Amino acid sequence: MSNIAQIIVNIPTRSITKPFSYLIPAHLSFAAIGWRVLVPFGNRKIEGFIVGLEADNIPGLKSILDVLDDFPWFDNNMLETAKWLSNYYLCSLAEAMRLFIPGQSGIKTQKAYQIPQALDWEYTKALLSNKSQEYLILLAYINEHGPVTLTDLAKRFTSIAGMIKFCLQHKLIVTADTVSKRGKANSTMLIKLAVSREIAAQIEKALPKSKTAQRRLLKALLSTQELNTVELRSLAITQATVKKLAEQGLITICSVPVFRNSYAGAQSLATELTLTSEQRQALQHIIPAINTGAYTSFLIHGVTGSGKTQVYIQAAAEARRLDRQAIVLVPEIALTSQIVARFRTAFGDDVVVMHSKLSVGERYDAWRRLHAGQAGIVIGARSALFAPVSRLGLIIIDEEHEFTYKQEETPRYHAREVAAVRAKLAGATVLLGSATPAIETYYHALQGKHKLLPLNKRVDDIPMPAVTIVDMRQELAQGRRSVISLPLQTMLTEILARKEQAIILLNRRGYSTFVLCRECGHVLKCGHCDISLVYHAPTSILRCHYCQERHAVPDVCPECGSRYIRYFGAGTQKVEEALNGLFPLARIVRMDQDTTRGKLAHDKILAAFAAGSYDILLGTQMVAKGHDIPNVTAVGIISADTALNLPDFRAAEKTFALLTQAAGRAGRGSKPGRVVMQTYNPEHYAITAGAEHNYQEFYQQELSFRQQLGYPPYANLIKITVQANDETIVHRQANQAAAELTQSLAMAGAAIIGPFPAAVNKVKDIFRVNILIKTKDLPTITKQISTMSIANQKNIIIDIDPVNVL
Ligand SMILES: Nc1ncnc2c1ncn2[C@@H]1O[C@H](COP(=O)(O)OP(=O)(O)OP(=O)(O)O)[C@@H](O)[C@H]1O
Ligand SMILES: [Zn+2]
Ligand SMILES: [Zn+2]
Repeated sequence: MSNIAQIIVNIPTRSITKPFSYLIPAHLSFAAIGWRVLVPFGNRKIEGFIVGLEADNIPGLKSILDVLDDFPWFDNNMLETAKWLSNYYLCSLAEAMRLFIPGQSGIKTQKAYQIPQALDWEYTKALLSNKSQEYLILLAYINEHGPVTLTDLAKRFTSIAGMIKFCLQHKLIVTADTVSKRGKANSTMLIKLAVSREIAAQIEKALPKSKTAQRRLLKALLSTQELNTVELRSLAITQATVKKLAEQGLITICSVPVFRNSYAGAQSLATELTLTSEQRQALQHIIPAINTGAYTSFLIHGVTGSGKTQVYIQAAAEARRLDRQAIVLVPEIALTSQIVARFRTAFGDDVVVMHSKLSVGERYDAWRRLHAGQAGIVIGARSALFAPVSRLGLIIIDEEHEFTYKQEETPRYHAREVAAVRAKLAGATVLLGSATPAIETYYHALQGKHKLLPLNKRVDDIPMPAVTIVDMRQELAQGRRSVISLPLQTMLTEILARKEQAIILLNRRGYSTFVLCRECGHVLKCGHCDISLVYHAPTSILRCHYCQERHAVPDVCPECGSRYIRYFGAGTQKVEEALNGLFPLARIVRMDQDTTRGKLAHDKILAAFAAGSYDILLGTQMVAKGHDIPNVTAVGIISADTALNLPDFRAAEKTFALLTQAAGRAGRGSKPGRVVMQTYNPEHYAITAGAEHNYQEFYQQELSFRQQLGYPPYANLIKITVQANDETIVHRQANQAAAELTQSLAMAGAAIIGPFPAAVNKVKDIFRVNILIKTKDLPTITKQISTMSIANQKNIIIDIDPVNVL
């Protein structure tokens, strides 16, 4: 019998990574690996996870206090995934395990009071003889209900603080923590008799007169079959009474969960589709793979509007037919509603929706339904990857190139990597889908890591939209300074006249950080790194984030001598004004950070636009992706190259993906689509390939650029960020760290770049300095870093495979 548990305690300290041993008390003997428990730690009670068992008899161990769920939360695959996460991303095992628990804060402890075990009541009465009656009433209350929280007491007693102080001083009460789980399932308790009615009746009669509450409860149960929480309350029966009878084995308590459904409103569109031949071919590879029960990974490279969702649905149907569960990841909440509607049509209540805007309670319900096998498909943002599905058969990652799949806080995981790990452990199939796969993904597909399934045509042979590139330098030369070019204006005039709809994308990322000549389109770049220089407003200095070269901002363009140099950027409001000026009758709706705060606000705006309540949808990145609105025939892109000029080696990839996705919204119905792309770089390959919907061309160019500079997929990156509220300290620490890294990693073939200040080098008064490491041997390098002092410094962030290198 193993009665000692190895427990990972959930405390946010990277240095404590080893499990602690605790005794499993007899009444919790069922607790095994995977259970979430409550343990004493120092003078606190905290959450812990059982990760191992041992049989040794170690004297003096503390005991586990309680279990926190009524089932083991982790199965072996979840546990192994967590271990992998902690190894690969250098986070603590507890941090990795927390990903699997809904709600970040876990449990909440509250100070409470109880009567000490050996309280001498005679002495107490004597002590309180000259005090008010209230004292004894208070002690009696605590005695019956303890431990009781201060909040609870304050509701019942006036001037409670003074009484508590006195009682504590004289040791009439002691403190104890009560623990409540956050995100409790919305459940109702049901009480039933655990013994026959005859025995219950006998016991009821035999109970002493003083046990009125217990007798009341038994009597009630003898007359009705079961009692719920509301009925118990109306009988004035407390939890303590219920607990006492349960402990004596007279009654059983079961909790019946009441599940919330936040997407109950998402409408279902019942349609039966005949698959296109490309969809059918893709499924001819996917379905057998799901049936083998062995890990296989596919990349569905399907142009916009090629019907990837239908392939996902058929694949999920196959997994469900085999009674296995599916996880469907989508990049953003804004995209969730349409895909949910399609899955709901196909699978009804078997679908559970998860996203970060759900309340902790809603999330907990969803988790429990999946865990209990009451639902088989979970759709959500990256965190849905950690759903407690024990019969995992399929993981779908839609728009797999999206950067939202990377978590930008510890643990800094990428969903694509974790999906592969979970799927391998479970013998599941992975489906990655995108019109613009990440360079790394496509590269790996060509190398055989993913099987490549192309969908080259839109459904029904609908043509791809025709794209016009507008050279904004020409516009300026012709004296037009508006953010809306003439071709864009003309296109909008035409489609508005035909009562069709348009989407206008303003790519605002990197607002105002790069310097552009409006005359010739020249962007100031670093001479050594082929990367735009970043304008640092406080010091008015241009700086290369890769090699640290600095420049003063020139007065005239070094390329053409023009004085018309400016920091680039235009807000959505400004574009809205311009549109209003040109089209006073058009109904325009704006969708950006400012207008999409509330829960599901994206969906509301999109639904209204889809329903035809607006003519033009204007917004940032989020208007460009995922949705399928047949009456949208025109897409305008205000500044195609904003992202291109970020000092980020992925700038071209981001630009190409955004342009392709945005253009892909046009002409998905029976009417042909048109796109106008405004740019200062009409000959850049990201723009030209984007305009031609030519992924191959883009991929080839981009790959050779990556190869020349040794960026992913030819190497892995690690970003180390040093943070401090003092600029001198942060630089000194960063220099030390860089020196330490250089010394210990140089031999292992890693290149250290930096330190250089982060693009946003001060956030909330914290200065940030980055160091980049390039390596072809990530496992060795991370292992080495994990032994270095920087791995345990609170103010140093280690980001493996960063997507944001700024
Ligand atoms: N076999 C089919 N027959 C008819 N219509 C289909 C078929 N498959 C999909 N569709 C429809 O085609 C449209 C585009 O499909 P879907 O949204 O899945 O494309 P997608 O590949 O995900 O595009 P994007 O990458 O742009 O999001 C949808 O309206 C969908 O209902
Ligand atoms: Zn110029
Ligand atoms: Zn440089």
